[in-house]
Amino acid sequence: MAEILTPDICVIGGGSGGLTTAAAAAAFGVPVVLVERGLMGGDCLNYGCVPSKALLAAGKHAAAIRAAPLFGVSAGEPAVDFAAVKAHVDGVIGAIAPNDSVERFEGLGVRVIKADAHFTDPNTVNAGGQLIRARRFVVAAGSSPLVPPIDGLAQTPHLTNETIFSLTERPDHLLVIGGGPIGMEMAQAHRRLGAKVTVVEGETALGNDDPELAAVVLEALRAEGVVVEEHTKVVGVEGGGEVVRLSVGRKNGEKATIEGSHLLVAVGRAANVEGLGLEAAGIEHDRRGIKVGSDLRSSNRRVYAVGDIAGGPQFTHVANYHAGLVIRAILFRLPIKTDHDKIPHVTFTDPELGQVGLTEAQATTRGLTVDVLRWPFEENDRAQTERRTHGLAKLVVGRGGRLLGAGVVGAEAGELTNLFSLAIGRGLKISDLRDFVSPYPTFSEIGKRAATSYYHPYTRRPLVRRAIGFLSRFG
Ligand SMILES: Cc1cc2nc3c(=O)[nH]c(=O)nc-3n(C[C@H](O)[C@H](O)[C@H](O)COP(=O)(O)OP(=O)(O)OC[C@H]3O[C@@H](n4cnc5c(N)ncnc54)[C@H](O)[C@@H]3O)c2cc1C
Ligand SMILES: NC(=O)c1ccc[n+]([C@@H]2O[C@H](COP(=O)([O-])OP(=O)(O)OC[C@H]3O[C@@H](n4cnc5c(N)ncnc54)[C@H](O)[C@@H]3O)[C@@H](O)[C@H]2O)c1
Repeated sequence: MAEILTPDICVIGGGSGGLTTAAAAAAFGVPVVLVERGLMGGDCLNYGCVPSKALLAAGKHAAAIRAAPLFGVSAGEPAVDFAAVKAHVDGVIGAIAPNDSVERFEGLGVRVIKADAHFTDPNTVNAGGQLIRARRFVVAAGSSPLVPPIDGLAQTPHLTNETIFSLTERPDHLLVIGGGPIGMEMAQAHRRLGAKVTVVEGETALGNDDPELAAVVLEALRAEGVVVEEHTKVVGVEGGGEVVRLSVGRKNGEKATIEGSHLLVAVGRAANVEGLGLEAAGIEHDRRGIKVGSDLRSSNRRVYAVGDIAGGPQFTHVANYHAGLVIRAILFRLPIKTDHDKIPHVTFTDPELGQVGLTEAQATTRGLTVDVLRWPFEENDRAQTERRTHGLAKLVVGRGGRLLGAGVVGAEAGELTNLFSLAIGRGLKISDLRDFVSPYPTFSEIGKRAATSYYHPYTRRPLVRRAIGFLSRFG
């Protein structure tokens, strides 16, 4: 048995949360061991954010060629070589991979162990036979695609986010179970690359977003030919080879069969709690993940959890945010408290949909009195020049003009969400969004124009007009 390692920090999982924790600890010269059983970079780099955005980018090029005649440019129907598209996706992963590699992390001073890790007792982890007794542990073991107990699904060949990016041939007809962000992003990418696509969603598609904004995305996808069946539950799956068949039940009681060539299951995530030896370490958990407080500490006070396995919102930037907090707590003994209310999220369909802070419905549920401001993309000159005029920004404003929430659906909505995330994170007011100078013509002017509309009623007040008249007497 090798010597027991005794670093200050042992991190389990080399995805977004684990890598950020390890890199930050190493930057301060703290001894850290990182254990990863699969690919460095985790889901985001290998099976998640990066390949999905790369595939969407390929789809966007195909869509741009189709839309080119609007600009006086003709190119005909684009030819899509799916194997070349896959090579593009692999190339993008390959370009980013060195940042997350074992070599880079060892260069930073992190000891990387490629093995499956599990706790053997509250203070010890076994990583492929190597025992690690650290002062603190950070579990960043992520999540896996949830495969629901639908009749016949386990016996029927199907794709998940872990396999769909390996396809070298375009599916003729992709069936997608689940109209969440994975389902909708993959649906649009494949449709634009020439596949027929049917999404079957048990409730409402993009149901975690403001319905007014989600409706704009759904309308756009349907206009491109994606079939989205909402309020339709998949109750059975069968087939294999050339044909997959879904038995579905609609809200009105109707039953139907939907046929396609390939099936993607995208109905949420299961936390990777199995096999971690959490019981041996006294770490409470359930199917959503490791139970943590707002200080990200588990029931074993030596052990923190970050990212998807911490049971909260599942985004790369959340995993990074958690990592930053945990580093503050472990290295500097500072109190930490997660505030998930200020976390943005973006669905990268075209149009994109970004949200940060409270939606109108969430504000109402909390009993807040709010003003809702809207500004359409149609009224933005840059959107007109680019012919990307579908969408709107929607701001939720509380007492005293404080910005409580912002949603944007439209061109570059993800980029626009940054401005609102800064504003909400810093507790800015609507007057701050009105008073900065926004370069013309940019999409970001939409936020400023929405904010300015808050003051439109003031311009019509008789008192204000009388005051202007009075002041004009002074020359
Ligand atoms: C298709 C798709 C698209 C997405 N797009 C976006 C997006 O655009 N933007 C966004 O913010 N988020 C996106 N996400 C979500 C994002 O990928 C996750 O929230 C993020 O990867 C979570 O990071 P993590 O560190 O918690 O887990 P992961 O990245 O999953 O890393 C966990 C790592 O732990 C390792 N591990 C697990 N158990 C053990 C063990 N016992 N021993 C050793 N190693 C172990 C795993 O091998 C894995 O590498 C997407 C997800 C999917 C599936
Ligand atoms: N752009 C991004 O940031 C991005 C992109 C993709 C994924 N993600 C992350 O990954 C997580 C998982 O995404 P997801 O889309 O798999 O999950 P999700 O939970 O967001 O959506 C799953 C959908 O499947 C539906 N569903 C469940 N069972 C069903 C059934 N039997 N029949 C029909 N519909 C059913 C649900 O009603 C839900 O709308 C997201 O919550 C998000 O955190 C983020």
